[in-house]
Amino acid sequence: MDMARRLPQLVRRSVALAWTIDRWAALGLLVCQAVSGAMQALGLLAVSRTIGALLSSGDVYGRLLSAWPSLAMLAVAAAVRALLGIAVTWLSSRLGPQMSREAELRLLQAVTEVELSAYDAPGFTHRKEAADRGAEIVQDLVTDGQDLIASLASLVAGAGVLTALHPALLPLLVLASFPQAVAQVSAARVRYLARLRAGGDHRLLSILRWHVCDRYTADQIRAGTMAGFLVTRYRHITERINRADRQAADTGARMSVLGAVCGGLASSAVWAAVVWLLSNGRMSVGHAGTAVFALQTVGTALRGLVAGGARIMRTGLYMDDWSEFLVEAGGYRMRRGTGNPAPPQEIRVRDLVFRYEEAANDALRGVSLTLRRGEVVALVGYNGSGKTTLARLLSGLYLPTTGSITWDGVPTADLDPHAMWAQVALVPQDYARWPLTARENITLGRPTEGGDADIHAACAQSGADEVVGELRSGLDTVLARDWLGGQELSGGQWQRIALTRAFHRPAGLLVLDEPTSALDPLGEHRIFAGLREVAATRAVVLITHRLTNVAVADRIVVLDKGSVVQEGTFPELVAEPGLFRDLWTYQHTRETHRPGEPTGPGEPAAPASTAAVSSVAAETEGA
Ligand SMILES: Nc1ncnc2c1ncn2[C@@H]1O[C@H](COP(=O)(O)OP(=O)(O)OP(=O)(O)O)[C@@H](O)[C@H]1O
Repeated sequence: MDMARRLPQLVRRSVALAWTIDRWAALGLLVCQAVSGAMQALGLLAVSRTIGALLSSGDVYGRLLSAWPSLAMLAVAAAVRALLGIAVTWLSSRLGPQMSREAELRLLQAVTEVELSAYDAPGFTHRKEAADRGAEIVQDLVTDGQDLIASLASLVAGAGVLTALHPALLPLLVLASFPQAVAQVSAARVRYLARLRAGGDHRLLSILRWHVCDRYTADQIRAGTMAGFLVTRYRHITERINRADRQAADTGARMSVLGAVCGGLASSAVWAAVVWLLSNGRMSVGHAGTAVFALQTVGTALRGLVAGGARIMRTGLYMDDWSEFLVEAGGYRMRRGTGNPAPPQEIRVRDLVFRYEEAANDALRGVSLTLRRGEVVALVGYNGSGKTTLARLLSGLYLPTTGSITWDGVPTADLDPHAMWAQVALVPQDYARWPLTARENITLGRPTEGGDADIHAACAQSGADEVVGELRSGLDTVLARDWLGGQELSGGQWQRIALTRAFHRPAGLLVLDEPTSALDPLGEHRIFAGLREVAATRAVVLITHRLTNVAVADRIVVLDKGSVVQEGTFPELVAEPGLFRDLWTYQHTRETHRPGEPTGPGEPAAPASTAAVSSVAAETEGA
């Protein structure tokens, strides 16, 4: 029932997709199949006439002469069908891959248009991966659909001819085919359900394969001696799938045998009917001969229809992953305003509460603060206190759950997101290492009017000038080892490139999330020494755990468990008791302690003597 209900919908869907891509090819395929079916009917009629003429009375030459026109018709029908078969293969192989590429493009488009929060929805990424496989397999719909339509055309042709030969033959054949058809549908259903149940396992396998083969996990798999563990896990899942597949194959085979036995018995009845019609003169020998061919044609077409239906159902299962994901992505589509912001003079946060999708607690609660152009604001706090989340909200990557964030008085939800992000330069903790040229890695596809001169200026600010200077083909070098002529960078060199991206972008808000975590002390010093200059035309948000560096900020906002617990300048915060002074004292003591002194957690930390704190504050201010 499921198959019968979904088949027309699947065929319609694949024809619709094919139609939007290449309507002539789609039309050509449908016409070819229809004409091929007509040729098959014509061929069967020609067979009937040929047999009739050959078995008639008269000399051999006379009989051959009278059989000649129908023989010619048979040959023409066969030749046209052969040519149509070639045309179908040609059109399918043109259309199929295009359909997959189109499906992939629609997927990419849908994914780039969803809110970032969609990725936090449980299973979103897995469903996206399944949709990806669905898009790849969409091309099979063309061949599966063609097989189905070809079988249908043969069935109609054979059935038409049989009815013309004798009205009783078709109902008899339908009765004879029924057990086989039921057996095949049941077997296909068993395999289909097994496949459906194993869907999760198949996805798991593909994720595991990706992680095991990826070069960025290759070192950890080796150093962590994980290969055996991962391969064993993979083998366990494969065994589970194999077990289910074997079971389905065995059950399917049992059903097919049962169907074949019943079908064989029923077919004997059809043949007996043909013999009976022949013996009492109700059917000519020529018609009986044609009936043999027509019965074979219809039988093969019925089997083809069921097998093709089962295949298209399986392909449809994958295609469902694709189309369901597109619907899901549509639900997460960004629906924001159309405001086109200038570089913001002031970003205001009021009573901000934010909770990630499906999270049990708020990541931010009751946060209020103001950022101004030309100002560096540092966010400080323990791991998980909400710094990155707040930075993402300030950049408009997320929208507040309650409360508001405004850019020069306009809520971020009312701004056009793409126009807004053109005003954001972001250096996240995990920056992308695009397998593109150094130039493209810096401009991100948005070169400025100054061209390479602007790139070199940004490189000088970030310290990437040394990195680019050592590249084989300068800015034209592809930053990926596996690519021809590519060159791989170290972690710190990549971070300099990520910083260059942000400095190069003419954006009004600069967000630096742990921007120097991989830099050497000299590189780090260079960034912070130049930060004031960078901030002259921007609002800068700086997140770092290295508290010596936050002295550069105009204001420091201290977060704890998603709330702002302190706000002030560096000297103010080191002078007043609170989380910042505790963190500072602990870090500073660790950095300046002599070996052997107790400093770790659980060991008595040095007391925060006001004198020590103020001396360090003065020292840092001086620096
Ligand atoms: N995508 C997410 N889905 C659900 N919860 C998240 C997500 N990202 C972060 N969180 C949770 O939100 C809280 C704040 O995380 P956030 O990354 O903002 O902290 P952070 O202060 O930047 O931490 P760190 O110093 O480690 O970078 C944490 O409790 C974290 O578990």
